[in-house]
Amino acid sequence: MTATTDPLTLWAEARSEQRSLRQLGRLVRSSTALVRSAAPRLYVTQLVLQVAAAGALAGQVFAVRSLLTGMLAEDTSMSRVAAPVAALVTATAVVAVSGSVQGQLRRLVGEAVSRSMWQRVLGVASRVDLRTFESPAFQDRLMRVQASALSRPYQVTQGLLAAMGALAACVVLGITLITISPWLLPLVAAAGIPMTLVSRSESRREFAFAVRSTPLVRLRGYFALLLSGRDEAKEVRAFNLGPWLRGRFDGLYEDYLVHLRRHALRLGLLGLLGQTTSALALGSALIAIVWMVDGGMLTVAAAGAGIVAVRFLSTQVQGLFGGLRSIFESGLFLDDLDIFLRHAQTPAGEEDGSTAPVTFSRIETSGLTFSYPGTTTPALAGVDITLRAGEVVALVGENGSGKTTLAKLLAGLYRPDEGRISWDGQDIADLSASSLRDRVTVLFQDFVRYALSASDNIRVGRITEPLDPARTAAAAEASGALGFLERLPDRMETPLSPIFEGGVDLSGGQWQRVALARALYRDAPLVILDEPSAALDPRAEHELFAALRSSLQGRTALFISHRFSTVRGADRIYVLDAGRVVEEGDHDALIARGGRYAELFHLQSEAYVTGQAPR
Ligand SMILES: Nc1ncnc2c1ncn2[C@@H]1O[C@H](COP(=O)(O)OP(=O)(O)OP(=O)(O)O)[C@@H](O)[C@H]1O
Repeated sequence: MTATTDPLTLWAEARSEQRSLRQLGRLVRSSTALVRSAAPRLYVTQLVLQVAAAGALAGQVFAVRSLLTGMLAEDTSMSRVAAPVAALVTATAVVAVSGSVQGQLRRLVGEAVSRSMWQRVLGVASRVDLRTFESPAFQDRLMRVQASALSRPYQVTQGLLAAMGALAACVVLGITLITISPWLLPLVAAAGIPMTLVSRSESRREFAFAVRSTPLVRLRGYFALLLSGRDEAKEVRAFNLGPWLRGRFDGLYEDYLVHLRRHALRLGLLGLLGQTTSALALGSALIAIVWMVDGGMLTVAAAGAGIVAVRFLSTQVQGLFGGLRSIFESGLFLDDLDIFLRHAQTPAGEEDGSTAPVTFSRIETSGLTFSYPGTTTPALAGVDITLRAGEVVALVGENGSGKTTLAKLLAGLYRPDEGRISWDGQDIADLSASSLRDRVTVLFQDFVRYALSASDNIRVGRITEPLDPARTAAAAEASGALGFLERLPDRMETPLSPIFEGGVDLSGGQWQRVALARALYRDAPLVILDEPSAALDPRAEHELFAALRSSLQGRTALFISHRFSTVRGADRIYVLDAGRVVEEGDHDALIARGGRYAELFHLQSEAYVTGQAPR
């Protein structure tokens, strides 16, 4: 397995090495705060039940002593033993009932804690900037957080509540034991020491294993997605990829299992060591009791009660260490979660900077340079373009020339490495990211097809505003989607996915019109359309561009297209090549220039006119 080397992981690992009982104290405090804030009432009820159960355990020990005293007395009678028997039955019932109620409560508290954690993690995952989001280190941590850290709060809760209950019982039973004989308590406490040491070692190993196996598990998850995803199903069958993908999946699973077996064996041996030593210590305590009875230091009744107390106490000590172990082990994962949550806060805050102007008269980029994380060749290398208010500007260029990247930077989704984008002279780096995005609408090539109603699919363009059916219909009308949406079984309220009852799927071109309606619904001064007509038929495409200016209603549009028939109507065209602008001008000027644009235009028109594919 390859170890993850991102600095935050290394930091977490280094910290895990330094962990000590003092840090366990910190973990217990933070876990308590976590549980108390997520479910305050349930937490208090749980505490009350735990105290009652601890008292009942002590009651059982005293009842056993009274019972034995009564039974061993020379004048044994039913009246002497009736009260202890009744007390024993009552105490046993209290312990049992409290245990089962606590079990249900723990479940509820655990879910409440998990929910609050999910809310925080999903908040970060949907807010973090794209550059961070796309990095492998972030994806690894996100995967780990989803796979482990999100179930860990539940485990912490269970561990904390179990430890608290066991601690209460230990204190009460410890006092009870001291009243029987002061020597018994240290013997029983010693039985817990090997378990503590083993627990620490186990939890460290568990965490290190999770860190090392994340990249493998993530890759395996990806193959599972390819094999089971709806979007992938067609191609997987058409190319008969199933056996090969399953082979890759199985191979990765096998690798993981090999490591898991080794890991489990080590943990098993460690557990065996801890349990054996604890059992030996406990055995010594029992031998000591027998020895004390023999020496006349203990009565037989007290010894009997002592044995019951030692038995109870050993169970509770194990429960206490088991609970602490859960907290300790999960604590490492919670630290991971903590780093994840902080990791996401490192980029400049969404709201930092001044508010973007409501509109603009000129947007300019100068020397815009950008490389994606982990790449060496810049996707943009010194791009200068200008967009004036009300213009329709086109970006053309071969695949990979940087058109979409430029669109993403203009939309404020990435910050440039060098150069600037200015709105009427003001650098957008000084504007708050959220307010800038509010002024821009983007229709991506790979827009999202929400499995929601048609009307929701459009209104997500500006979800912060209340639903306005007239506005939804107007946007659908402008994009040419209204006609077919109105004919759906439940019109605009029809779910656009067959995975839901009454839902339907749309054709590629129909989906594109819905996505265009979403972009127009947003009503932002800058509209960016990345290949808005790629899936449209020629008539629809012609209609779209013929109506584009009126649909835009004075807004500025930047569109990307490989179809020169649509590009020629733009006020200005920029030709990109390897991340640079190599030509600019309107269609006539670029044709007259006889450069790259003219070459690409002629190649395409030749293919249409002669019916032959360009050579
Ligand atoms: N998320 C990403 N991470 C890393 N590299 C990327 C990413 N997106 C794009 N690239 C790279 O950046 C370069 C420019 O890509 P971009 O998508 O901007 O091209 P494009 O001109 O829009 O291409 P197309 O016409 O194929 O849509 C390409 O070399 C591509 O491999």
